[in-house]
Amino acid sequence: LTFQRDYGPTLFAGASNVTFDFVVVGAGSAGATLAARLSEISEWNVLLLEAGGDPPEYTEVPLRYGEALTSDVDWTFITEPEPRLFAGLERGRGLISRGLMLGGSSSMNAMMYLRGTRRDFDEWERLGNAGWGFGDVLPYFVKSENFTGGRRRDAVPHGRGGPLTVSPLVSIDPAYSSIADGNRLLRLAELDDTNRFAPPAVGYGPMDFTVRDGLRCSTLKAFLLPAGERPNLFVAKNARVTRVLMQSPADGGNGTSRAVGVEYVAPSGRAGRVYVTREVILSAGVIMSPQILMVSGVGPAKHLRQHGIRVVSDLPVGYNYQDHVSFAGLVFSDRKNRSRADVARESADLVRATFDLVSRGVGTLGLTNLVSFVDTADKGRADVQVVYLRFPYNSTRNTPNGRNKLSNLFGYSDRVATLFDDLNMLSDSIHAIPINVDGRSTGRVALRSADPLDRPKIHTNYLSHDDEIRTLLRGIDFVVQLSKTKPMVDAGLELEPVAYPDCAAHAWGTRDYWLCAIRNVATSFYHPVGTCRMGPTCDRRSVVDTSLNVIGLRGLRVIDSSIMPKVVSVNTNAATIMIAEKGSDIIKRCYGKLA
Ligand SMILES: Cc1cc2nc3c(=O)[nH]c(=O)nc-3n(C[C@H](O)[C@H](O)[C@H](O)COP(=O)(O)OP(=O)(O)OC[C@H]3O[C@@H](n4cnc5c(N)ncnc54)[C@H](O)[C@@H]3O)c2cc1C
Repeated sequence: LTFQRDYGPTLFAGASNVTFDFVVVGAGSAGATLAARLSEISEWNVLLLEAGGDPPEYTEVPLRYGEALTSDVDWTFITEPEPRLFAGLERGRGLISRGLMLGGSSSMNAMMYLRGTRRDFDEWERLGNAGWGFGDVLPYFVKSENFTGGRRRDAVPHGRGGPLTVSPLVSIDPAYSSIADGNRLLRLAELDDTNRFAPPAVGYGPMDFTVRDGLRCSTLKAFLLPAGERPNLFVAKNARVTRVLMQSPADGGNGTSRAVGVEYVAPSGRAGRVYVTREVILSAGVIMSPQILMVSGVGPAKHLRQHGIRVVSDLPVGYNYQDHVSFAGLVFSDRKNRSRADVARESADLVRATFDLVSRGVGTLGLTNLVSFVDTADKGRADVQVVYLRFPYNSTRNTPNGRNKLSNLFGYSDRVATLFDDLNMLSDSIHAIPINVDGRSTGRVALRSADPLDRPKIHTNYLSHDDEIRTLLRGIDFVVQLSKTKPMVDAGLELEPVAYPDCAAHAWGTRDYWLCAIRNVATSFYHPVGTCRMGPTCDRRSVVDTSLNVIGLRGLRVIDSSIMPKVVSVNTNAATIMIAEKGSDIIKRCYGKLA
């Protein structure tokens, strides 16, 4: 997976002061999509600057998706400590993984393809974002997609022939039917298509994945590589943008400042500049887009002044950080109902069969591929998503960095990870992970210093409302109820009474125990968004307007997951790609290039 025409060496060799029509910063889910779409206009020269390089080969294999986390292709952001959270995580802080490579987080994510519900986007519209309601955005999901599955009972419009391949995966996990049957007994409907939106998707079913011929279909593969030969698309790897270059208004007074280019650092540490005739577009993701804005003088005036940064525009950059909080501490195993010899043999057989599928080009994540959307409080919509993740017997320590897989995935401290290793030494572990997809806490990304190479501070503020904790508790209760259903009991799958060291004062399974366990390991489910919030210009919470222009400036937009005014109630990759698809059309229309 190599992007052949790396413009980086030419740029770094001193071709300074070169000018492009557009510079896109960050080649992630949004940036790779956007740059490819903009370069469809042959008279536009588009430069895409990416801080990382090509993704390692193993990231192609869906089954190995967890390996990139905390590796050198992960930014591995660490949150600030928070009093009510993260007690069982490494150094008492949360882990926020983000891809540092072409394709960005789409090159390391779990590939689940879920778009969001009608309600999600109609809520964006209700918040003042005309043109972003469900009916407006649906065509962009369809435009991207090449769905390889067959016709389904649930009438969801799927795209055929778009660049992004979406495939149903084969699951050979023997727990699939027990969990599915258990869900049914808990009165959840079977969803033929988990992207169903009317009536809202409450139920359980198999997910679709951004997988092509058994391999990952990142935005690098879907959008950038096919555009790679275009003479007007320039992609520079290993170029880290440090700030946006601003030109003050000609009269030096009250006019509007304009973005005229960006400054970057090459791997040698040498700084360079490139300029634009039209626009700079930040697609550096939820943590770095706000950081680049702030070090460039666009952000909360008081905060910028505290760091000695000249204020170009006073905007609430970095606020409105939202995420989905998950609890990955519920583990099923059937060890009590099988001999150790059977455990080892059957687990090895399953792993072999899974790899066999992979080698035949049939993608599988090695997890059950099943998802539940549960309405735990009769809200008429799902407030909890549950995913089910299998770790085969004696595999949790089998990682390139030697750390436990849950430490790499969720930032667990060694003290906590050991509990799961010990269980996994006895049999396969199936983690049932409830995720609160109806949260309302907002956190903040703030500057640590004015140095653009410094890591920003992430204050997650997760679960700051008691009702969010209650939602997670109801999600945990759903899994507990699932464990009591006949199919799970018949399959011998029992919940393991994991004894968190900090929670010894509470009996396992009591409400106080779960509250303590949440405090230990509840953390991000990889969906932070919202730090450059889109909204009407009259709304003081907005950073970009509905055309994704940074408010009050010229020549500068943000187009990535950070613009979401409210996090969608599902995984965020598809919605981010939609934002880039729609964003590119907005730009083309703005310059009269949309047919
Ligand atoms: C481990 C993991 C699992 C996930 N699983 C799923 C899933 O199964 N399904 C799903 O829908 N979503 C999933 N997500 C979430 C989804 O992938 C993200 O929401 C989405 O990729 C965000 O896209 P983005 O374009 O905003 O940012 P990113 O894709 O993160 O792209 C930002 C890009 O900008 C680059 N960049 C940053 N700063 C600079 C700079 N200063 N200069 C140059 N380049 C820079 C980065 O290196 C990166 O390439 C997962 C995410 C992770 C991390």
